[in-house]
Amino acid sequence: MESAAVKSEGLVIPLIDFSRFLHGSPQQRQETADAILQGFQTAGFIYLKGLPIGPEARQRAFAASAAYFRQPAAAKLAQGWTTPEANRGYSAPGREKTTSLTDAEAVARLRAAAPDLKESVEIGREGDPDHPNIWPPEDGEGELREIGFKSTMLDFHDRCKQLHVEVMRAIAVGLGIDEQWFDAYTDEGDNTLRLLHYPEVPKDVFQANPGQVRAGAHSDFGSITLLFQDSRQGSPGGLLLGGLQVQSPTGVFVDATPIEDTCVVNAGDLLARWSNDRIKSTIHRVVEPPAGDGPVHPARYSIAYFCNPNFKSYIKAIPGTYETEKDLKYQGINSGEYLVQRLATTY
Ligand SMILES: O=C(O)CCC(=O)C(=O)O
Ligand SMILES: [Fe+2]
Repeated sequence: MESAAVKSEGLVIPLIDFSRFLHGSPQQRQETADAILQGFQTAGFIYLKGLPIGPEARQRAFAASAAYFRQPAAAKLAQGWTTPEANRGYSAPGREKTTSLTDAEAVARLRAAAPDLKESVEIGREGDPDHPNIWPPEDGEGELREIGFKSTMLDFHDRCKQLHVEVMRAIAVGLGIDEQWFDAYTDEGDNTLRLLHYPEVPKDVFQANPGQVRAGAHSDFGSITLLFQDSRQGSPGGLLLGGLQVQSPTGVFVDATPIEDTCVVNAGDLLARWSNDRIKSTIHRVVEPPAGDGPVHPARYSIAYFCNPNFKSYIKAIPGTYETEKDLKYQGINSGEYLVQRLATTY
């Protein structure tokens, strides 16, 4: 039923057919939920196949993402990321430094030494009256309008929101609690869709600077992240580019190679905390991809969907993750406040 997508240095990341949870018999459903929970408890990462988000929706999103980043630099800067509270808009290369450091000064020093070679744009829940999304202008002519950038992203956001609901249900089934236990935390969809573009880069940049990465080592903040790696469109010649690495229990970074038509799902810090550390939030990064021909690495695109418990919800240990109050490792915390605090240190 299930196989390992990655198996190295004590890191085993399972490849799980999610259609067996969505459409399988009660037994297949339970087995799949168990495998998912097990993956989150050991590696903190899983690969899912058999997804309700099919290749077409995926390709549309990647094509629209590439078009977004083709806008002139000045246009993108005019749609710039503003505040941790809003967490929406464009970040130019070097703007964000993903790291596990929480001290703002240390992050600033690191950013100056080896800026991440990426640009990104964040799209939050549409319709939040306090924090409207920052859409590129679609008036007049132009590629973004033809592609229907906004409608494509809203559609993808919705599909990912639903997948978040379903993966959290699988975790609930795995934990043996009410299957709908998390629904009251996932229904708002306070999630962030992030489009990422790692521009093409001469290989000697990595030779000249041994610390150079495309995205620095970090863990994610929220509940889970749905990560879609390289589409064919994003990598010329149909080559799946790669570069994502996940830290093993022994501290070694292991390649999490892209697998066609799968989505990588990893647990974030807030889910680790919420589960009283039963679930792991594992450090990962993006490095120089495996070498192809020529002096330049092609551009890489990825799409990360950062899922969070509803911002207004209070997060204290999930039932079934502790025996008595004495076992609780963390105090309760408000979801939105926790995330804003974490974001404030990376930008
Ligand atoms: O681009 C990738 O494959 C990973 C991106 C990532 O880890 C993040 O944005 O948090
Ligand atoms: Fe990440």
